[in-house]
Amino acid sequence: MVTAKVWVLKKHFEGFPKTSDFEMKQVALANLKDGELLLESVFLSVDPYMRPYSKRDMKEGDVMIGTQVARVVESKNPAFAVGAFVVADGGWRTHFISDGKDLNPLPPSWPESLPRSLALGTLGMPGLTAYFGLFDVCKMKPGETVLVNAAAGAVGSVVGQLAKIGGCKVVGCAGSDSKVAYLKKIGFDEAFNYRTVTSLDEALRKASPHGYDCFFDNVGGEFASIAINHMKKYGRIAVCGAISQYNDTVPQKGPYIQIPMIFKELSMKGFIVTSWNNGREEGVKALLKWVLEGKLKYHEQVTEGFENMPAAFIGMLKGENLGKAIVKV
Ligand SMILES: NC(=O)C1=CN([C@@H]2O[C@H](COP(=O)(O)OP(=O)(O)OC[C@H]3O[C@@H](n4cnc5c(N)ncnc54)[C@H](OP(=O)(O)O)[C@@H]3O)[C@@H](O)[C@H]2O)C=CC1
Ligand SMILES: CCCCCC(=O)/C=C/[C@H]1[C@H](O)CC(=O)[C@@H]1CCCCCCC(=O)O
Repeated sequence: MVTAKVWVLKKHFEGFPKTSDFEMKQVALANLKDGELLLESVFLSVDPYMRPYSKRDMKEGDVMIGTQVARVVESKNPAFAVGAFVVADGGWRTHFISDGKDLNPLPPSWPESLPRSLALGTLGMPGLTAYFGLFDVCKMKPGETVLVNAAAGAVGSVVGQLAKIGGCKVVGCAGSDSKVAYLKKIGFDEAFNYRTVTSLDEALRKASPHGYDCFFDNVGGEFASIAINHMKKYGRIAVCGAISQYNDTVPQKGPYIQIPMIFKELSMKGFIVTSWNNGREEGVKALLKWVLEGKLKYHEQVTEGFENMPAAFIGMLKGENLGKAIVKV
């Protein structure tokens, strides 16, 4: 019999999550029935959505939601061979039983040069968010200027590089000087540290005096309120995330956006990447090609040890990650 370790939400987060809000438990798994398979997590993802979705969808005592790259260790399902790797929504668990539904197999031809954890980052949900958000939501065109915040993270770092691949000027901001240096290294035309600039307004103007055609917003809040005034006429804003608001106990108030929206005839669209599930294969194929060509660089912040899941999650929310935050079991 296999005993799984799982992390549960012990106490709903109040403000910023704390390690004491989580509890690790041991769960004995039953023997497999026909059609089932036993999966062992190899890499787990910690993502910003876990903060707002925990409030919306979870109750205390539930296993934390999340995705992993897992290996099939036992199978009574002919569609999944022992040793195969899948992306699963198994939650924060070392082992779990699946009926084979809703698993995304990694292709057996996964390039040996690439870590399988990329299926949780640049070649997974965050990479696809950048791809569809930029091409479909922002409708980015060559020669335009693109702004992205949380630019050194999983989604933002792909957004900036895809904008360069697409022939745009790209401006990014991030929360440390070393992240800014990384953005320059991977091809951003302009980058600044939003925590240390004396004025966000001036930093945005200096980086692109004529404004921005596309704004890929991962952060929301004050940054978005200022950035909207720097949009060009007919600019497009992809509202991808609002991480600056996820830990608020009291909702932030305006400034309000109607006046610049009207004067500049802006388009602003919120989106959830799962709406493009039908395009997943096409998106991953394009991203993989650019990675293999060396046009799309990746960095992963790997935390070792399943016991460190809460620390990795909290660290990511604090901005300790460069690129995709991953936990290696
Ligand atoms: N709509 C969709 O379908 C999806 C939306 N998202 C959203 O995209 C955004 C980025 O996600 P992801 O790339 O996975 O995460 P990241 O890898 O970018 O990690 C989160 C980063 O957010 C930054 N951050 C944290 N707090 C603040 C703050 N108060 N102000 C500004 N920046 C902050 C930190 O970087 P720094 O050091 O720069 O502050 C941190 O590293 C999130 O808002 C997420 O919810 C993600 C996937 C799908
Ligand atoms: C105001 C909240 C904004 C959150 C934006 C965000 O980060 C969305 C992420 C989703 C992404 O588009 C696709 C996903 O897989 C993320 C959501 C996953 C939710 C899983 C919930 C599963 C469960 O409740 O068991």
